[in-house]
Amino acid sequence: MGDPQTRRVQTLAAHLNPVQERQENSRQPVLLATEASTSSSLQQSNTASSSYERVHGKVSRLPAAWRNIPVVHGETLEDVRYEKADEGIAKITINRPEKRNAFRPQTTEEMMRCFSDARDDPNIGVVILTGEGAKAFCSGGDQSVRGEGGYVGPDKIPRLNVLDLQVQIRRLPKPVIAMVAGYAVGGGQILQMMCDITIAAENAIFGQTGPKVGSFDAGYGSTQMVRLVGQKKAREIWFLARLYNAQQALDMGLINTVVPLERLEEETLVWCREILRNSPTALRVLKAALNAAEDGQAGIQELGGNATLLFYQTEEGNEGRRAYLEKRPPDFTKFPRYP
Ligand SMILES: CC(C)(COP(=O)(O)OP(=O)(O)OC[C@H]1O[C@@H](n2cnc3c(N)ncnc32)[C@H](O)[C@@H]1OP(=O)(O)O)[C@@H](O)C(=O)NCCC(=O)NCCSC(=O)CCC(=O)c1ccccc1C(=O)O
Repeated sequence: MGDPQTRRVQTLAAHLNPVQERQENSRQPVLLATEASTSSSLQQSNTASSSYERVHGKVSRLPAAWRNIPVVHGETLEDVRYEKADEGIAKITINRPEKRNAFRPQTTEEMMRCFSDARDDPNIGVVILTGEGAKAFCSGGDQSVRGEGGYVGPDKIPRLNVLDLQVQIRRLPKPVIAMVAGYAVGGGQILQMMCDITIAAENAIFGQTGPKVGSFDAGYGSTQMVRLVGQKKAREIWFLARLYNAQQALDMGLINTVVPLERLEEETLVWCREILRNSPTALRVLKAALNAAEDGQAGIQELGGNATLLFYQTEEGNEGRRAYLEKRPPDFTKFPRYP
């Protein structure tokens, strides 16, 4: 470590070093000069580099090195493609383009398996949810398998299991980004809202079709929408069932940004990589806190779970456990009572 003076000099030197000199030792991808020239538009500015950029390097715009994961929890995926990049990103793609990526119970079940895997994988820090092709993110429930009481698979049991998927995305302790090209309508638009962030291509179209096909979502599909766009707009979206282009969706607060279709994944990866640089615990607790403000007891439970997780990592928490196992009274006197 060295004395404080040496450490200060080292810190200053790190700030002053040109970015390239630090690339070899960094796990984070760094923007190359040639890439920088293509990143002019959109939200990442190319102005003079900040001290943060000098220390951390610019965020890479290179494509991700995706690894396909065809089998999850022992079962082969059919309706969904699941990929991971070693830099810490998982991508879940609804793969039914011939149906505009409408989901049937099997699709939803496969998505839940992938989200569960991404949650448990300590190397994954952010998850992308998207649809195959440029025509649709997801067109909602597959109306051709809708029966009485829900959507029906080979087991003939009618299900609305997309509601479980919504909760899973909401509670996933890692950011989930919807990457939307084409239609995000019906239950697909609700999935988009459940994600923490939505990045839309210029061709994206959003809206509710439920009332037109005899369906509605009176859960998150209504409550989350009203929180995002306000009462008047939410009523307009549901009562008229119109469709809205990407710019309109941005203006009303349904999504975070609009990018050219050909740059959709590139831009989404930049957002992922920026997120990956940040403290996973900070992100985890922030997501729980942002949920808690809306989710009542369930939200407090999620936030409270994070408090316990952190407490279990402290000396004070472990003193209680150790004392129990050693069959002695715990000594909590050594721990401060902060004001
Ligand atoms: C999405 C469209 C606007 C796209 O239009 P276009 O590009 O012209 O393509 P099409 O030619 O219409 O479609 C191509 C092909 O795909 C089939 N298809 C598309 N969407 C669906 C679908 N949702 N179900 C079944 N099949 C679909 C279409 O029939 C064509 O097939 P061909 O064989 O070639 O004819 C347009 O396609 C469209 O409007 N689609 C319907 C959108 C819709 O109404 N979705 C259902 C809304 S209701 C819902 O999602 C509820 C879901 C749910 O489970 C739920 C229930 C209760 C509470 C909550 C939820 C929830 O949150 O989801």
